[in-house]
Amino acid sequence: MSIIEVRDLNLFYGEHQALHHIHMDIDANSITAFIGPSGCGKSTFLRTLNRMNDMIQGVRIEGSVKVVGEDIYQTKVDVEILRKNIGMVFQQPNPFPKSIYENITFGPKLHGITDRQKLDEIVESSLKAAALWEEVKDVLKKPAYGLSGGQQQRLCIARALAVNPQILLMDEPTSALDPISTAKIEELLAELKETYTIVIVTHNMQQAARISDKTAFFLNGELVEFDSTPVIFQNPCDKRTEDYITGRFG
Ligand SMILES: Nc1ncnc2c1ncn2[C@@H]1O[C@H](COP(=O)(O)OP(=O)(O)OP(=O)(O)O)[C@@H](O)[C@H]1O
Repeated sequence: MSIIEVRDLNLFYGEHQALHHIHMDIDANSITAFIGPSGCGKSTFLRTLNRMNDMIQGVRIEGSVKVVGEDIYQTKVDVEILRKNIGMVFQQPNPFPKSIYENITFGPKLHGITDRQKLDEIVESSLKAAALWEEVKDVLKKPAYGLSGGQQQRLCIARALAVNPQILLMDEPTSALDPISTAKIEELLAELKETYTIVIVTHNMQQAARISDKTAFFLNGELVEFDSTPVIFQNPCDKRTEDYITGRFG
């Protein structure tokens, strides 16, 4: 089942068109990877999926993005609720300068949950889902900044999960991490896709090949090819995809 349906999407930064006629269906409970050379529009496209580009001045969007059948660019859409349903994790771990506990409860509190026991439960379940609970359960009141980079990134994943999203967007979530932390996050994503739909931008083609079900190859703002990951890496249709994945450019 497609949870995200993108139709004829164009995006302009002022005069510059950064995305051209993108058409894509993203399957629920799967991992979809976006690959392509620097500047091809991967992050821009990822941000269109929860309207993060709204925050950038001069952006204009044409076409439609439907999430669970609803066009997210309709004016009646509540962007706060949209972003609760479609969480985001960035390249640099960005915990709040607060305790581990408060990082997780921030979102649920914002959405009206005040009961202490309920908040405790959310903290435990989110940290467990992000494979961080065992490492931090005795230091929940300590500052999040005291954690390692890999732990901070799992905390950011836990923070996104705490508001019970359906979709998790990840923009190069492991590129600032060491190989062991990266492997932990990759393992975690394989578990999370049972419950969530994951869309990930990665510069690391091995990572895309290891963890994703489908891969999209972008070039100059166009979606060149989108198919199951084994097809993209072993038997792509487009010469440009083949050239890129075999390292001929990019
Ligand atoms: N805030 C912005 N204002 C103007 N132009 C932008 C902005 N963000 C991105 N662009 C331009 O849009 C195009 C796509 O950029 P984008 O960051 O989406 O590519 P990317 O594939 O994610 O690149 P990278 O892999 O380097 O992160 C580039 O030409 C870039 O210069």
